[in-house]
Amino acid sequence: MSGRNGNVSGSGKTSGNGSRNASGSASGSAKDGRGRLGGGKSRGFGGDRGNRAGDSRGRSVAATTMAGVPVIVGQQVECEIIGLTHDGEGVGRVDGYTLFVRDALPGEKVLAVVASIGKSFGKARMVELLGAGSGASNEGGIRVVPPCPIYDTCGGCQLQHMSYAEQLRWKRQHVVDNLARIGKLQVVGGASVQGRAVGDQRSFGDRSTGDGVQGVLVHPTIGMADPWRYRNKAQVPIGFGDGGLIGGFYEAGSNDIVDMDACLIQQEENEETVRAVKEAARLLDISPYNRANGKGLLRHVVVRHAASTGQRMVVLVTNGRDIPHAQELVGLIREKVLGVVSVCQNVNTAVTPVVFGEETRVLWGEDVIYDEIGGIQFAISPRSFFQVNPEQTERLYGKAVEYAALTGKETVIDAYCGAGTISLFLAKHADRVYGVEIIPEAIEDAKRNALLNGIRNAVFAVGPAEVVMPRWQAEGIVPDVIVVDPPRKGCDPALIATMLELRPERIVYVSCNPSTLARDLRLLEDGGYRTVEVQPVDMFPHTGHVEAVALLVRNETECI
Ligand SMILES: C[S@@+](CC[C@H](N)C(=O)[O-])C[C@H]1O[C@@H](n2cnc3c(N)ncnc32)[C@H](O)[C@@H]1O
Repeated sequence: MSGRNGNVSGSGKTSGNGSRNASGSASGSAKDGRGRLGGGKSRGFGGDRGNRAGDSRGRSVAATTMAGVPVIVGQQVECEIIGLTHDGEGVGRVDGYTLFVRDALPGEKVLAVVASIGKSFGKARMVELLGAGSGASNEGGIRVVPPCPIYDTCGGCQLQHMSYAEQLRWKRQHVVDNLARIGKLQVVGGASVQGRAVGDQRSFGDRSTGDGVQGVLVHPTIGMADPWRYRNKAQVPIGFGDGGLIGGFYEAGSNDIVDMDACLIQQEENEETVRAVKEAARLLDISPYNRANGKGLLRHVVVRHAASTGQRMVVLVTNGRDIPHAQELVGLIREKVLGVVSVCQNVNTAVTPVVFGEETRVLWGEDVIYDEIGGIQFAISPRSFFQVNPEQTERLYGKAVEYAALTGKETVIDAYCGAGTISLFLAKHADRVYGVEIIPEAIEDAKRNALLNGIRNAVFAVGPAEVVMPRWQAEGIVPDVIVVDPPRKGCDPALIATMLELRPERIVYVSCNPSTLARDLRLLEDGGYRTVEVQPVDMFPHTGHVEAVALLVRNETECI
């Protein structure tokens, strides 16, 4: 096979359950749109952690067989791919057993080698594409050649081998499936909505299911016209390689660092900055951090680029306070990095995968850089949470403001407000906005950003939203609209309970995890709210991350 479905030239193809290879490596070598797939360490086949047994010396080893499981580790199997997991793995079935097949896409028939097995599912790696299959979603040719040369090893992207139009369609479907399965919500349109052209933003008009039942309208995902080079922040682990200091990315499923100078989802300015910092560190013999023994100095290079102002920030995360030749290092960075206005150091001496330590100081220049989204300026400090895709952030926040339907008279609560980004968008259209966030530094940024923009009707409080909101309730604050933008685990149950007591007219729910969104929508529906519509927005093209914003109204409220 060739073309968009890949240049498959598999050797050693074994049909059915023929070849067994206990090491779990593919015996065939196959190429598809994303490069060689046979053998080697590729894209982290971490396996099902439940599937470990002890060997004769009590060491933990992965089981290769399991009672009741119809496949064994190393076995090659043919399977049809019927879906995609949130990690971008194809979902296949063999004799009723579920296999998550890395690199396989819905609608395809593949030959896969089983990498690990567990009681309820196993993991496998595609070694050969056998056919495009009969899946409807494959009609447009969903497999494409990933443009990134390191896609095979890098753990950063999961969907580059899928056409962008199909990624958008899949992200919407992922939302729909979660709303139906976990949220027990009726989605309007069903198959006919799926069949629409991806990116089609027409209104669906009729929101009933045809039998008079009101359903949730899930729009097509809002994608990017050019879904590359969008990230405004790079966080690069530094380590030791063949030639000395290297910095790039962690190989999928491992802690090994692969040196990298180009990443197609990063803004080019970030690539240049990282390259310049690595070169300067090599020149001055700054030691790279060794994760195995905790020695060495430079752990991470974190860089930001504010596209609206051209300003750049460099943060050197170090294993200790003293940086040898610190002034020369700063001098080289200033000389080589156009637009750099801030060089900071963050000290992290802990043995931890967490990037930042507690102490941050300015080595040269400003303590923040400035960016602008939707006409609002933001000061961004080294550790601020700031959305990484500015173009899509404006669309996401714009949708949140649209759903809030503000007239200028409303009281709004923005829970999980971070550095006050959504709050400040809302404040322009509301009487008063109350933002709450658990990280004190983020609230300092929020206050600073309000001042910077002359916004005086936004009030910010530090603390868990589930504790602060009841306090506000006791103080007599009555919100007309509540906006929530929680982390992946979703809203705290106590916060949902307070929202139901406060009974705002509208709730706008911004979510980065469709399954917790669906869970929380169910709780809100049971508490007297109706989910009117959901808009997925592609904040992270080529990755499995799915972002969406939902509008709920109090049951007695007229639908917009
Ligand atoms: C997805 S971010 C949203 C930030 C902000 N809305 C934005 O768009 O930049 C979630 C935020 O919730 C904060 N957070 C996590 N748990 C919290 C809690 N229990 N109460 C308040 N904020 C919390 C995190 O620190 C983070 O800033």
